[in-house]
Amino acid sequence: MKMTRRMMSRLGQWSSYAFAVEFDTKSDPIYFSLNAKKSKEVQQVFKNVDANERCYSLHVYSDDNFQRARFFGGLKNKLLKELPSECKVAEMSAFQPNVRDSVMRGYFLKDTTKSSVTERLLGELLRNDPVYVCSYLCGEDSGWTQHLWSHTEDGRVEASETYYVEPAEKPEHHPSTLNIINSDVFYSFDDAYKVLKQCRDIIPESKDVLDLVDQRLESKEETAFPVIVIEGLDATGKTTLTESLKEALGATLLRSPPQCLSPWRARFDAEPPVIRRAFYALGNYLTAGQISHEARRAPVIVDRYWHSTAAYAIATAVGGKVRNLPQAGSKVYVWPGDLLMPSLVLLLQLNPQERVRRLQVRGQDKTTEEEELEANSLFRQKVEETFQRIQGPACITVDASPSADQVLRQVLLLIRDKCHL
Ligand SMILES: Nc1ncnc2c1ncn2[C@@H]1O[C@H](COP(=O)(O)OP(=O)(O)O)[C@@H](O)[C@H]1O
Ligand SMILES: Nc1ccn([C@H]2C[C@H](O)[C@@H](COP(=O)(O)OP(=O)(O)O)O2)c(=O)n1
Repeated sequence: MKMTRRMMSRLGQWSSYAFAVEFDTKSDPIYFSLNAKKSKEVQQVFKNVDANERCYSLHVYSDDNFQRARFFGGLKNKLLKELPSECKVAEMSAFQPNVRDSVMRGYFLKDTTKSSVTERLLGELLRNDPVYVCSYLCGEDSGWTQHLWSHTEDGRVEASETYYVEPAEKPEHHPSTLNIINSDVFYSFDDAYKVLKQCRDIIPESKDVLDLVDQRLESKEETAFPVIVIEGLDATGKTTLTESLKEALGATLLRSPPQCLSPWRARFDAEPPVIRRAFYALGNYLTAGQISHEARRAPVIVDRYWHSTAAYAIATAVGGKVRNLPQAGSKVYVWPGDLLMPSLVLLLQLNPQERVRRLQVRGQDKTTEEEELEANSLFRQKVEETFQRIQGPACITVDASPSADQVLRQVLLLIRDKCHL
């Protein structure tokens, strides 16, 4: 049997990995670990899986962040398209508990069919792609074993290692929080720039974005006039308020991502998180240059900035409930050292019902929007919580439910108080 050197080095550590299967996004994942020996007391790990169901897992292992992200992004679609429709696919991670960057994302498959399609597809993936494949069997004593697959030189697939599956403690850090830095959120210009540079061959639009970024205005730490950022979820009233503030303060209004990136936004929104988030991160540096330039002459109001970039990225990356977010004070919430800091950040907050009403007034379909709101209620809570955990410039929450005039008055008072305008 021939294995690549990379695989050998990984396999040596395989038993040190823990695993998390997300059968249901609203509850905690099922955590398990591996043991080379059978323990005396057998514990049933997959309570929701029938003993006669066939189960498999696959994990993407490439060390290249960018290659891993693109492959993982397409993998679910491939599985859903090519596996028998009865096959259930759940998100899964292999990780070293509480170790940064140790997560290998993947999927857990429950197959009630006895068709050979699943194993054939997994065999092909094992041969051609950077994935680990395992199958799972339930013994007569209800204990599960995991069988790690490998392929021989002549192309056959075999289960080469067997481990006993044991329930594991919930780790201190949810596995989805371990790879956030430089995969979901960037903390320097260079780290974000590197990602788009890597994409140039595959996403030609990256070159246009990098050209614009190369020509960005210089941003200075100190500004003559205050810089006020308005943040909040969609439809909380940012556009309405920022336009009124512009009038009331004789200010310049800017937004992030800046207008000049609009032609490429949809293109990057369709890419996996690492690329999409690098695009928005660079947008902030473009906006920073504009802020620095404009704040020499007048106060500057900014519609969304780094709080949005970080909060949406973290809320999307972190699975399940709000309590899975990295703890307050974690490094992931720290403002990038090389990004111009605003004088004040105001966060518009609105109850979900009023937000839906405003979305409807703006012309969004009621039923779709309500469904979306329900499905995304956890997501919204995580965005709002993350907004408030970000450290750096002062972030003050503003109740956005009164009339537009009242919100404006309240915000002007705050600005006068904090920025002495
Ligand atoms: N304070 C307010 N009271 C009632 N409706 C508002 C208020 N502020 C904004 N709106 C309305 O709510 C909708 C969303 O506001 P908008 O400013 O576009 O939000 P955002 O820019 O945050 O997405 C718009 O139709 C707007 O006219
Ligand atoms: N500075 C910014 C602005 C937006 N984003 C991202 C975060 C979300 O994925 C979307 C939110 O954009 P959305 O279209 O809802 O925003 P508007 O309603 O246009 O203000 O953009 C960002 O990452 N960084």
